[in-house]
Amino acid sequence: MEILQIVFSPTGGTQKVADLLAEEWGHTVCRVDLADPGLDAREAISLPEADLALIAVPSYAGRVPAVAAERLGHIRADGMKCVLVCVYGNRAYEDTLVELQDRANVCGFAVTAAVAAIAEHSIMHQYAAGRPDAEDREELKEIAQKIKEKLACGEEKPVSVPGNRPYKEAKAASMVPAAGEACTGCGLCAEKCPVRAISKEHPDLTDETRCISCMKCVAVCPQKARKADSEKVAGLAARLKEVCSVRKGNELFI
Ligand SMILES: Cc1cc2nc3c(=O)[nH]c(=O)nc-3n(C[C@H](O)[C@H](O)[C@H](O)COP(=O)(O)O)c2cc1C
Repeated sequence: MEILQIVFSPTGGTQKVADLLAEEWGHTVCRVDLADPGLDAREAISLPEADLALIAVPSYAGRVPAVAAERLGHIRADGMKCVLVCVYGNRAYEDTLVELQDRANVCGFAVTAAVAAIAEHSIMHQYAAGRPDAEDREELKEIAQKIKEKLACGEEKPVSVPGNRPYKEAKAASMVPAAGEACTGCGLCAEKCPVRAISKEHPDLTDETRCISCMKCVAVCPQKARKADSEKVAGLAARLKEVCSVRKGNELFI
């Protein structure tokens, strides 16, 4: 099968899950990077021919990240079959899948299946650390096979995913990373920021009203000079310890 990947993955966890699923189905022929700020200039994104689209986003406070939702809205799918994937950091994904399903329908995708999967928490790395791990890979393999079977038999049963409408209220970003002394001003963070929140000339300046706390700048910094306020992160981690510490599995909705 020829796969088209449409992914928002600032720190790579969502992409890992998308690749694990896609490699069970066939060959990825095209990638649409929803974290690319250049997409905002495009009024409509028409897709190349493929047998299946895989749309993967992380859960941010139980919702589709707003910028990913907006860029997804530029896509015209013309009835292409798709699998939805929501990746979360072992707390909860709440209304992410239901929102993603609604948005995919508006684009004109025909949703065949949906998956909720786990990857390391990109702010509190102690939660779901190292995931997807070997156990996840096995689960995702099985999930991919079941989806393949549904596609092969041409079954068009509608997919029901968990979540509420109206969706829970989106939260503003609260963990804005800052540049420390090791910053050399190379500007890679500014170049890669999905929402252009960092000044190119002065990468130590971040527009807090634009930042979505996605941690892309932290992940790409060659000097490891950027980080979110460690006290704030520790406080959040303490509040979420109970809910985040019990291992959650990967789920299929078909
Ligand atoms: C701003 C923000 C909000 C998040 N909210 C949630 C959440 O509500 N529930 C959860 O389990 N994980 C949450 N996470 C963790 C991410 O969903 C998870 O780490 C995901 O793998 C990140 O995707 P990426 O590695 O592709 O960037 C959040 C992460 C960020 C950066």
